[in-house]
Amino acid sequence: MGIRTVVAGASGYAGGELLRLLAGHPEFELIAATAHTQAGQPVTAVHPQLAGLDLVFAATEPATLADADLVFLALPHGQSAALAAALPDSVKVVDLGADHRLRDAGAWSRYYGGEHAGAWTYGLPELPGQRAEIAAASRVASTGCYAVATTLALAPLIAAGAVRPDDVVVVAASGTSGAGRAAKTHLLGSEVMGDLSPYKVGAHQHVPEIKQATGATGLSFTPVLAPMPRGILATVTAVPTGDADPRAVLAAAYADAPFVHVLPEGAWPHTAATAGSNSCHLQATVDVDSGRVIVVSAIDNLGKGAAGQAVQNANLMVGLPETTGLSVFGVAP
Ligand SMILES: NC(=O)C1=CN([C@@H]2O[C@H](COP(=O)(O)OP(=O)(O)OC[C@H]3O[C@@H](n4cnc5c(N)ncnc54)[C@H](OP(=O)(O)O)[C@@H]3O)[C@@H](O)[C@H]2O)C=CC1
Ligand SMILES: CC(=O)N[C@@H](CCC(=O)OP(=O)(O)O)C(=O)O
Repeated sequence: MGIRTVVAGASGYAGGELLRLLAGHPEFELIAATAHTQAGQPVTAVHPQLAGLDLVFAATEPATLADADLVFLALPHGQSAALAAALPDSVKVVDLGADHRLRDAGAWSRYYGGEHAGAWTYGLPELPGQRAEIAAASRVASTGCYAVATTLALAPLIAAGAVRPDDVVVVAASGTSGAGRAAKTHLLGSEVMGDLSPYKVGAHQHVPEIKQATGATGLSFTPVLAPMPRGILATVTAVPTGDADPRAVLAAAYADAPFVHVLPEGAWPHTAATAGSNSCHLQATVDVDSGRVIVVSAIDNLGKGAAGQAVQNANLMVGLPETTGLSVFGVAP
């Protein structure tokens, strides 16, 4: 018998992608999928792409989750903490939401509001030392979608002292699934198609998460909603401290990371090439005019930005190779 696994919030976009990945996972055995308003509906009524998965959404209650070996929480921010607290320590939990990502309670209150539930092990295996921490943890907070794209581009450069941490500028475009299935008005095709729109300008909730994960001390972050279903393209610029080659720094940092690819010189990341994969594509150069370091990072927000990352973390938590059941290759076009 496999590792008994439950997905809570399985009727959402991240939850649906989790179900797809788990259906192809050799060790995780899906025993239940829960929902809120969709409880009682067949999974395929919400996720037609999963035709053949014969399961009905259960209600999201501790009793449904407590029987599992492994639980993924893909719930709205603020909904995970109470549910997780009701589960025995023997159940391993990966939270895709933000409830347990931040160590700084003040930053939590400023960006999310409400009471801070406390920090769990941060679920980004590619950060130095983090694989071992995740492998030893029974509770892991998976990363935010923009946060992972930005952190993978920036953290090694700050760690190596190659760029100043106090002057980082990020502009990042996201596909509409990043807003979740519930964000209907955001997703109206007639308004999103043919449009690029910035939002949460100067006040995005991933800023404290990126600072915590990278060591950046000054960060300007501007998200842009893009007319595509999936993908994040983050452009990160920073001031170099010397003449280190930023591409070489990134290539060295990720030499043993199966999901992070520093592209050949001259090739630039684009979102479609990562769709359906758990990969992050990176490229870096130095701007000939301003002298700033530029790093471009692409992910699938539902892959490395959400469900794929969560499965990668769960693999480590149960002692499997981190790549189990995950694809490094995208599905483009
Ligand atoms: N979309 C993305 O790219 C990413 C998402 N995440 C995180 O994953 C989590 C889920 O996001 P996403 O899938 O996009 O969101 P969706 O809005 O698509 O799905 C939300 C899920 O939570 C359920 N739900 C809604 N309200 C409640 C509630 N009060 N109590 C219990 N369950 C509830 C919904 O059930 P029902 O539909 O039945 O009402 C649905 O299953 C969020 O924390 C998000 O930040 C993380 C990284 C990236
Ligand atoms: C396009 C869009 O609206 N994206 C959302 C994604 C962030 C999110 O809530 O998810 P995580 O924090 O769990 O990654 C946003 O910018 O708020």
